[in-house]
Amino acid sequence: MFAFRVHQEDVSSKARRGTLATRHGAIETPAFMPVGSLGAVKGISPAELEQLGYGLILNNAYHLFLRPGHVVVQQLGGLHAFTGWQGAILTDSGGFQVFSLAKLRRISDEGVTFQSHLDGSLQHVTPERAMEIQEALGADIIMAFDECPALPADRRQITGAVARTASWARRCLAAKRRSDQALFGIVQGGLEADLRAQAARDLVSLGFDGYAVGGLSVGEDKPSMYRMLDVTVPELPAQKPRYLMGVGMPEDLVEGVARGIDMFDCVVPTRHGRTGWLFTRTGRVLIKQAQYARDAGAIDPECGCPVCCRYSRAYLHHLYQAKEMLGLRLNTLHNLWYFASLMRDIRSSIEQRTFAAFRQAFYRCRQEAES
Ligand SMILES: CNc1nc2cc3c(=O)[nH]c(N)nc3c(CCc3ccccc3)c2[nH]1
Repeated sequence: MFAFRVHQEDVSSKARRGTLATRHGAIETPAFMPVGSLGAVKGISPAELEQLGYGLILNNAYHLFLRPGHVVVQQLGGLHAFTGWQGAILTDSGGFQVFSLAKLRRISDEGVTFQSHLDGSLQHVTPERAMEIQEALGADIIMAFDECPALPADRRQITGAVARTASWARRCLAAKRRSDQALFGIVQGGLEADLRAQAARDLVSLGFDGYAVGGLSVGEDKPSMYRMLDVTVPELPAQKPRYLMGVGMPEDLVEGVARGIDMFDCVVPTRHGRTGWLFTRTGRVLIKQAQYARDAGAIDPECGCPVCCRYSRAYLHHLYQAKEMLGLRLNTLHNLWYFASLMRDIRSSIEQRTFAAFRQAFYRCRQEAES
């Protein structure tokens, strides 16, 4: 079963508190979802993700289709049995990855033909096949097969992508067989406000379990991204979840929540962790810098995470320099904790009607640190 309930709406913004009920547990929103494209959140085990408080993670149909194959996963009992993660899973349809990862690709109204980035084999994915793949993988929430145009794109290209995405969304709905998976539509439209509003209305008229704002966080400037949220969210039904794909940095989560977004995914906490960038309440720490070599302090003295309670910046600096894999794991754990606690703070500020004050304080302690 799948359900979404809005408990509370903020008075000073479009922020809202909700609960997403899935077959694999309930997730409090606004929520951040760690990305585990290839079936694992890099370097972090399901047990650690549970300890961090995450209840919903992302896998990627494109990657898992290419390897080990959706039929293999299905024969091994589906993603939950295969990966050992017993919380909720959302799989992306792969539309985005085909455009960002695959070599040689041809797109037509029928679907996409591309060469696997793994072995160069020719693959052909249609909306119907994208549904078949995601149904075999067995996630709790699956995404419609869409066309996410790379930016910058001219209005003609955006118009084409919107039309194809709408036609493919209809075909996904028609091809859906399982009744125990939620299907989200994806709004495209680039940075064309009128095309986005119309795309949202067209999707809503088809009727989905939730709606994703796609086609963003692909290189556009932040004000443009926020403006597209301002024109898209009002067209989406208040009682259905809204998912902003591929976003983002901590400030983007705060701004997205303020504009009515319930769900976020981004590789930032995990990828930044692996490149030595650590998040703190006053900004980011680049742990490989020499200034941390003798710093006995925690990454963030105000952070309560298992890493900050036990290890110094000097030790994490050493692990990074020594290319010890423990360093990548500890950096990732800390960042995932930071993102989880940011969302916990956001949720409780909405409950206490103090989200506006939280938003100001969030920026103030970053500004003070920079001054
Ligand atoms: C980083 N920025 C970013 N913008 C995106 C836009 C779209 C979009 O318009 N359509 C689809 N289908 N996906 C998108 C994604 C991928 C998100 C993802 C990655 C990995 C696993 C699960 C989910 C995006 N990611």
